[in-house]
Amino acid sequence: MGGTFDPIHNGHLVAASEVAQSFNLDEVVFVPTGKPWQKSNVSPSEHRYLMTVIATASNPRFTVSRVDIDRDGATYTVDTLRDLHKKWPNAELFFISGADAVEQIFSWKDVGQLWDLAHFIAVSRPGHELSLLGLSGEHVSLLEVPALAISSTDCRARVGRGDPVWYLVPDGVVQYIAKYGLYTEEATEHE
Ligand SMILES: Nc1ncnc2c1ncn2[C@@H]1O[C@H](COP(=O)(O)OP(=O)(O)OP(=O)(O)O)[C@@H](O)[C@H]1O
Ligand SMILES: O=C(O)c1ccc[n+]([C@@H]2O[C@H](COP(=O)([O-])O)[C@@H](O)[C@H]2O)c1
Repeated sequence: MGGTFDPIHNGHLVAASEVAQSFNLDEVVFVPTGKPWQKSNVSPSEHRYLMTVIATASNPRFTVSRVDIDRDGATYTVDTLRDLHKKWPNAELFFISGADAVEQIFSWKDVGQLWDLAHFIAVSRPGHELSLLGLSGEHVSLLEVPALAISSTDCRARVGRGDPVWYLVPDGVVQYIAKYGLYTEEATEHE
């Protein structure tokens, strides 16, 4: 599952858990983006990586990969999937995306090459219609998951306002955000 995870929240974790169960996956690899070229004002990748590690540590089927944060330049899924194939040459790869991300997929780099590299699983997300959008069912599957109306944008805004993010993100992530003062005006000024 690729994402900017700024911060990782329970919507990501529920989606990953549901896909792992429905598709009988051996492992879900969370891949935090290095430089997500379609997003601005993103927190430093090491913070996003560490929050992802903290959030996933207790689940034996969840792991985190550094391939995107260790690669120079903009993050493209075509490179992510090639790197994961190099690491696990015999694995069958699935790429988990929310309905909103799939809506944007035609703007991704080398989109035509993605289908040979992984099977895409689009999960439902409140506020977005879950549909194939003309994509082939051979390459993309749709899965309804429990609706959690949580976004990283909202979590950042809540922290900025001094509102709690308990139960929206895992407890360790709440504490990590507080420890490093992420998403406060002061932290944003120093990015
Ligand atoms: N609540 C959710 N339910 C289902 N899928 C989600 C949810 N939140 C995020 N996703 C999916 O997880 C992947 C990574 O999301 P990302 O890290 O960009 O989180 P986000 O909440 O969308 O962040 P932001 O608000 O900063 O754009 C994307 O494919 C996205 O569609
Ligand atoms: O390949 C691309 O051009 C591309 C463009 C935008 C997003 N993505 C991927 O989509 C995933 C979710 O991205 P984001 O920005 O919504 O967190 C993440 O793995 C990104 O690398 C990929």
